[in-house]
Amino acid sequence: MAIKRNKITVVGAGFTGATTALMLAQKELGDIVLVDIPQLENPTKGKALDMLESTPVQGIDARITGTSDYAETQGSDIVIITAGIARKPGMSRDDLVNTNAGIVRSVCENIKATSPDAYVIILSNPVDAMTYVAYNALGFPKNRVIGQSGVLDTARYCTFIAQELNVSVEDVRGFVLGGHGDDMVPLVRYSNVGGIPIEKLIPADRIEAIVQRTRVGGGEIVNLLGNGSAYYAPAASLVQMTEAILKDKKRILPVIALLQGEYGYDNLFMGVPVILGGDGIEKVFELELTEDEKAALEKSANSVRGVIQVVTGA
Ligand SMILES: NC(=O)C1=CN([C@@H]2O[C@H](COP(=O)(O)OP(=O)(O)OC[C@H]3O[C@@H](n4cnc5c(N)ncnc54)[C@H](O)[C@@H]3O)[C@@H](O)[C@H]2O)C=CC1
Ligand SMILES: O=C([O-])CC(=O)C(=O)O
Repeated sequence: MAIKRNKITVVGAGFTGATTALMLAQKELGDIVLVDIPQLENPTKGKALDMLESTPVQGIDARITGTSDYAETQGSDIVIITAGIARKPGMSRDDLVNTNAGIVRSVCENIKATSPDAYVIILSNPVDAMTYVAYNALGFPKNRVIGQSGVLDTARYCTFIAQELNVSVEDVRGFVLGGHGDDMVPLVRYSNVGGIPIEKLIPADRIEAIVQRTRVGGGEIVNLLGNGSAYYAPAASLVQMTEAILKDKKRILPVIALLQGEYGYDNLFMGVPVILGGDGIEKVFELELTEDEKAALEKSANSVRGVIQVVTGA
């Protein structure tokens, strides 16, 4: 059988969606279909064509198209959902819940009909709850419904650690557990630089400042931009997850997964470290946590539960 090119659909052609499409093309991860609402069909086609016309200059091979018609997304291997409204200064991600739940539901109905075998990555906020909404609307197995938060939160955390020590970001390792909100849990005990635990290198009060800055990292960008939220680092995070799946890399990355007993949580979507490979979420890692870490995770889980209750009406 002939080998086929990968097909990746990006729903939402705004800041994160368009940036993601370009970064996917730059890595030649597949052909890209950018989808937005019918009222924005021409601008969506225009963005896609503009990106396509950059490919000869960039020396990359990717077909990029824009549309509002899901027929063109038929048979996608990966669907990335960035559709929805973004917050502005003074808002929390949770303020977006009602609007975005409706958008994510309607997008998922279309995906279910046109790409029933796809791996679906959700970005729309509040993303833990939106991943739950997508899972229910899609009816896909849990390994194929994956939320993005931890890769981005960890990238921010590692950036701040590298800045603090004036070392390369390449040598910083760590990760962030829990919901994508201001009580997310950067795991200091599991963070190191070149194999050296950060607690041996950075004073406790500075580590605490880095943890706090990470927790509000999204808000820091929202306040600086003034009229929207982050998109370069979020897009890079989506691309890393997509690459892990399409190349069956079996990366260990923090993603939003359905927990069914892991960490003591049932039927909750939240950020945890997983193996991300050719079959999506292939395994959830359950780490031993201290009592303090457990309490911090419980606080974050309670916030996620509260938002999910808004969408379930419970
Ligand atoms: N989980 C995370 O780490 C992050 C989440 N986000 C979230 O991602 C979402 C998108 O952010 P941006 O791209 O900056 O917003 P944006 O406003 O630039 O783009 C959103 C796009 O979605 C489109 N859209 C709305 N309804 C749609 C529908 N039914 N079908 C298709 N497209 C539809 C809009 O027309 C718009 O073009 C927001 O909810 C934001 O909060 C953003 C960054 C990080
Ligand atoms: O802060 C926001 O609203 C967007 C987002 O989730 C992030 O950048 O972490």
